Amino acid sequence: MTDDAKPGLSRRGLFGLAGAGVVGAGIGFGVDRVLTPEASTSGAAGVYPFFGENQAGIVTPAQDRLHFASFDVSDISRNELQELLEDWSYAANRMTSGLGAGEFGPADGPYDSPPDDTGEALDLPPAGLTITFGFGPGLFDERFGLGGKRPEALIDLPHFPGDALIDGLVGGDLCIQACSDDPQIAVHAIRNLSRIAFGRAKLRWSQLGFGRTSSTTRAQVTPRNLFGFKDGTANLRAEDTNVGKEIWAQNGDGPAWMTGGSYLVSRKIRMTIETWDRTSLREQERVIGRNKGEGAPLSGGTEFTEPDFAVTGRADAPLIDETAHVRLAHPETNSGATMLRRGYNFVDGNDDLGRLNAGLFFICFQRDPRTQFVPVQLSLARNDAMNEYVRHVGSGIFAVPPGATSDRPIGAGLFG
Ligand SMILES: C=CC1=C(C)c2cc3[nH]c(cc4nc(cc5[nH]c(cc1n2)c(C)c5CCC(=O)O)C(CCC(=O)O)=C4C)c(C)c3C=C
Ligand SMILES: [Fe+2]
Repeated sequence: MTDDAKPGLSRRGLFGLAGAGVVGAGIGFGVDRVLTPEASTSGAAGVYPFFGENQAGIVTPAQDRLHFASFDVSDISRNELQELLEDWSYAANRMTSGLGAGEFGPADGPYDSPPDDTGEALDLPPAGLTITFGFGPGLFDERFGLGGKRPEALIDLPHFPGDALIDGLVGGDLCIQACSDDPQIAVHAIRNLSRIAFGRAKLRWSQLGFGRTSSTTRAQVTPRNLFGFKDGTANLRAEDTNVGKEIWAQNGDGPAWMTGGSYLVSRKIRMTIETWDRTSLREQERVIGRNKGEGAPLSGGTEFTEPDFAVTGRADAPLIDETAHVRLAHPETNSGATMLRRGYNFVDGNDDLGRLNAGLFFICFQRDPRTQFVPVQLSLARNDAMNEYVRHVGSGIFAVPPGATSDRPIGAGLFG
């Protein structure tokens, strides 16, 4: 992060100025440095532009670290909510470009005021930082006059069999997903956005994640989750021809303000890894439906071979068990439903019995959770052999609006 403040430009109202042509085209927020053609299309030098048709942090390559935060909006007006989203967009655009969160750097600006940036990212590159904003169902209640703007796809998630949700880990009016290859950068982003929101929105719950459990481009090696299995082999990826149709809300899908957006579902899933670690390799592979070494389906082939659920072995038993995770999650079992998974491992310390509070912070993006996440999760919740080793303790659903531009902050379409 560099400290090249742009005195003279105030954070609030910049969008208006840019829209009116007062700030030069492409310079909104004073971050001309990143709005070069290379940086805005290629993610060169670890920069994924904040501005764009769709938000970054979805189909852009999954980074190694996550800080996810859910917020409750305080007792503020509709205008103040709009200003918060402007201020967040301004800061997010700067931080993803490698700049400080505010006009002034952490070590300059008015000496008698708190600095505009907290400072821990000074001298660090953005390391692929993406900041992705989402709106929870609560934002569309009576407080801000947004009831008529709620997309039908932004459902209240149903109760799934076996759910053990903890109140404090569920829901939220707003969410921010910050991903980077440097944990300090992801934390810096959430910390500064929370600071900026002071008095307007308050953290409800948050989650740190390490070790991506998905690949979102073919160039990435498939990582492993805390069960030790490759995770993300059959994920939707940027190169897939159908990816856009599966994850972006299309014209006519719902309210126009969501076109080019997506729906994020998060599930905090505890994994009882101590029990798993005492389980035979045969049982572990039966539960997943793939082998542990290569990640190949138990029906045969190599990692990227499509599973064949019809193949049987001894005593005519299917090689991929009827209750195996990959069978129950596969599009073939779910009327073709797919999703883009973008989750992370977590370890939140340990309990009194000396067991790690470990698991997978599952995140997925899709065009419509009613036909994608929900039926797949229902099928898993009912029959997945993995249920013996996992427990869903947190949950969230958020409408992720299309990307911001230099004259339209995130969610601008909501207030039109
Ligand atoms: C509702 C969606 C899903 C939840 C929740 C979920 C939890 C979960 N998954 C693993 C480990 C693996 N999942 C794998 C594949 C896979 N999982 C889902 C969906 C959910 N998983 C899908 C759609 C798929 C792809 C199915 C397919 O098309 O074949 C795999 C296999 C490798 C891979 O393809 O990624 C593993 C391993 C854990 C540990 C977990 C909760 C803790
Ligand atoms: Fe899975």
